[in-house]
Amino acid sequence: MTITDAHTVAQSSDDPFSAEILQDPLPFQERLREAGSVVRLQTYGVYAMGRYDTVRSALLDWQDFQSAAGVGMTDFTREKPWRPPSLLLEADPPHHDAPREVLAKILSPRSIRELEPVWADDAERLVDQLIEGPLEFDAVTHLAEAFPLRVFPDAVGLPGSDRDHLLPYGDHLFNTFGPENFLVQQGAPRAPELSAWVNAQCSRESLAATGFGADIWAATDRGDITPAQAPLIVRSLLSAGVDTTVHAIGAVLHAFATHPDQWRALREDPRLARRAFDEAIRLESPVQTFFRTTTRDVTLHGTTIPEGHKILMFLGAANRDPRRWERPDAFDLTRDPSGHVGFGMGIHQCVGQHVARLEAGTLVTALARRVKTIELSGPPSRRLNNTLRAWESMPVRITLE
Ligand code: HEM
Ligand SMILES: CCOc1cccc(C(=O)O)c1
Repeated sequence: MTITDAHTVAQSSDDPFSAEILQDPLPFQERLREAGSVVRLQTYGVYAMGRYDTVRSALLDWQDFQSAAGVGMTDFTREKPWRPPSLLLEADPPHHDAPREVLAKILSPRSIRELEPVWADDAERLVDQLIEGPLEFDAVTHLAEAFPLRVFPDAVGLPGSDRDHLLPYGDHLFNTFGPENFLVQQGAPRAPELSAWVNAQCSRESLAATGFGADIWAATDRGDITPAQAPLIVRSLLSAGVDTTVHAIGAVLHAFATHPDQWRALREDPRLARRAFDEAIRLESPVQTFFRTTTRDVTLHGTTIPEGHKILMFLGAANRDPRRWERPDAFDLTRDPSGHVGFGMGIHQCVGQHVARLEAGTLVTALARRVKTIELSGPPSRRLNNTLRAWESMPVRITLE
């Protein structure tokens, strides 16, 4: 319920991290956009923004809206973070500069170009194995989780065993950007063990001689980053690079399974795979929210946010803002989705987006070549998370060429 007083900032008594709103955030996001450019969430005493223009300008203004105090509800200037801060996500210039430059080069389209045939071949084999079995299956288990866990740890240079630890680690990490609610409490028991396992994968001797991890360590030999920074930058890949792509691929598959006309369009023109990925990211926003912290009193559209306050940016709400997008709730491959904030915007914009696009593109292309139709064969179920828009299961039925 939203109360607006002419002389004070708009207030909302909604709890966006409640099970009810996490299950279906769209009605809340509509209330948030309509309440104003900046709204105070009374439940947590933080500010929030859901309109595209305000979210975009806050993302671009890293000086006024910093990441170094943490991009979750925890304010690092007041409380100790549960894990050492990321040198990218939870840092601002100048400390952010070298780690970002090193990782941006390693994950650039040019650098990952050689992965395309490898991942395309892997996707073909995965789909070939899949269609030998029953043509009804859970797309989360057999596609959205299976493919990233097959190709990404290899690309980083992780040894084969225990890589499924990455999913619960990422799930808990993304929960910790929100309040210490039921979701954080559920993940807390395994967090120390999972965190220790992830940290152990980041040392130079743990990693293969080639791959993203080795490339990061090679940057220490050149003096571009220090040996102390290298493991944390490898940790960034393992933290950000798995659950995000799993649920992004889930979003693409759900979009196609519920829009048969768009699946036909893709099969007629495979080049649509890339646009389909970005349109699904816009529509579903697998990463729904991130916080910033004001570095001074900031006035936006007539509302002043005092220094040192947390602002919750609803990327998912911005990506469905009717002020920016026509028919915002439609999955439409004739639309140009560029400009969406599903990968963020500005200096922190997703440094792994090209990897994500390549993963999704190779898998969807392999599917489109073999699968004539794909549809839901039962109700899909959501996996609740404080930050991620995620699928627990997605029963589908396919027919073949
Ligand atoms: C579809 C999948 C993905 C989505 C939706 C996504 C989303 C995002 C978003 C919204 C941000 C901005 C965070 C902020 O502004 O505070 C971000 C940053 C980041 N992403 Fe991604 N991401 C995805 C895949 C990946 C992958 C595959 C990797 C690694 C290979 C990755 C690594 C990172 C890192 C390290 C940052 C921090 C960048 C910085 O602060 O300079 N992400 N991502
Ligand atoms: C997808 C947003 O980017 C992230 C998420 C979680 C952790 C990190 C990191 O840099 O450790 C980055």
